[in-house]
Amino acid sequence: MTPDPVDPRDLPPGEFAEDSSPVTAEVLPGDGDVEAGLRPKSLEDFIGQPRVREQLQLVLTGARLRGGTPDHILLSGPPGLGKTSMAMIIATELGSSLRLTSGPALERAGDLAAMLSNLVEGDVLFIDEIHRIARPAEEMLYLAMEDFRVDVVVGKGPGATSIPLEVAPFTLVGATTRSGSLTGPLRDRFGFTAHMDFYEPAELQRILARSAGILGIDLDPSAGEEIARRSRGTPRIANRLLRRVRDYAEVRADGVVTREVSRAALAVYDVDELGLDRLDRAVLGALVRSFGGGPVGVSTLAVAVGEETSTVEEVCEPFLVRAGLVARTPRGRVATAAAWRQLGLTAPPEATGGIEVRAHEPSLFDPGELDERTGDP
Ligand SMILES: Nc1ncnc2c1ncn2[C@@H]1O[C@H](COP(=O)(O)OP(=O)(O)OP(=O)(O)O)[C@@H](O)[C@H]1O
Ligand SMILES: [Mg+2]
Repeated sequence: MTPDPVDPRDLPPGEFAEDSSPVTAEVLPGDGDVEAGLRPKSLEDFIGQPRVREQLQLVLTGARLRGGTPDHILLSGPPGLGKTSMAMIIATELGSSLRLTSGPALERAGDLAAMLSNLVEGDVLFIDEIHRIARPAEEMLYLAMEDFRVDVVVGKGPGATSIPLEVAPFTLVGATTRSGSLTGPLRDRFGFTAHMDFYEPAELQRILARSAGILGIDLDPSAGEEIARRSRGTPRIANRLLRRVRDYAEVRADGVVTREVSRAALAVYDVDELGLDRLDRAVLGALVRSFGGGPVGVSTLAVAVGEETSTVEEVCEPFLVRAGLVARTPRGRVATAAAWRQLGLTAPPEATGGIEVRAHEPSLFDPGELDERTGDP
């Protein structure tokens, strides 16, 4: 692959990239300077998600009018839809500073206590991947969210004492790709949950036009349309494809990104008409070819494609469901008739093609399924 010719230092700085906490680096893995430069910086600047924007505007303005801190906010949705960007915007809109950390970084309650005790009134504490927070830290968080205090246990055994510690009023912003696996008590302590959904092609096209402006790319509107359509409804993917198409335009053409150039480039990078990537196609292929269209449990499917169950569930599946290629049924995942067509096959009459499910072999069934379906932890 051609190296990205843009020098990240030429881009507007990611306002918060170097900001605040020592765990920042763990929060944004691989989030290059280029991506940081493309982040929208205000609610105004944020394209798409009109409902979430309107709701947030009300939450934030209401708090500002009362002169208090807004309720804790949970941002949920598949990867790359703008949760981190939105958390940063919330801090900016409130004129507060943002403290960044992530669920996996909060392994011990002490890690969280240190973070909380450093907060200044009005701060926004952003916990990415909040569903991966360790139990003891989570329990400490309950108290901090509700009463703005924590109990720090000092010592061990019978001599252990618990010292109450005040926490400055703050707003917690949590981000998660799977709100279903948040425990009930944690979920209940958020005053507002924003569900980020996949973007419409027209919205992605506007995002691409904005990114092209920032990166100095000559992007034809028809090319923007083409790239938007194949971006899996995801701004991060749209921006990534834009950079790859730009490489192609500069190496093999005159630098202008036209529709022809983007089609040729996307073919090189194996991005198909629907924008399915390799993993999406592998999952679909396994579902149809190895399991006769399903129903099959998601963990069985994950083993078949050699991926983590969580990746298949959080990264692949939401889009495949949204694209109408996969249906989630009580008995497992099922390929729709459109999925068979997408692979150039015809669904045999005994295949499900939708909601009707045939009897399945218990060995193919993932026992974790039922819990996941009912939403019970
Ligand atoms: N509404 C938007 N307008 C313009 N660009 C956007 C928008 N949403 C996201 N982006 C772009 O997509 C990239 C990814 O967004 P972000 O990191 O906020 O997603 P995320 O939901 O936090 O993803 P993850 O779950 O993987 O952490 C950003 O760097 C930004 O360039
Ligand atoms: Mg993020």
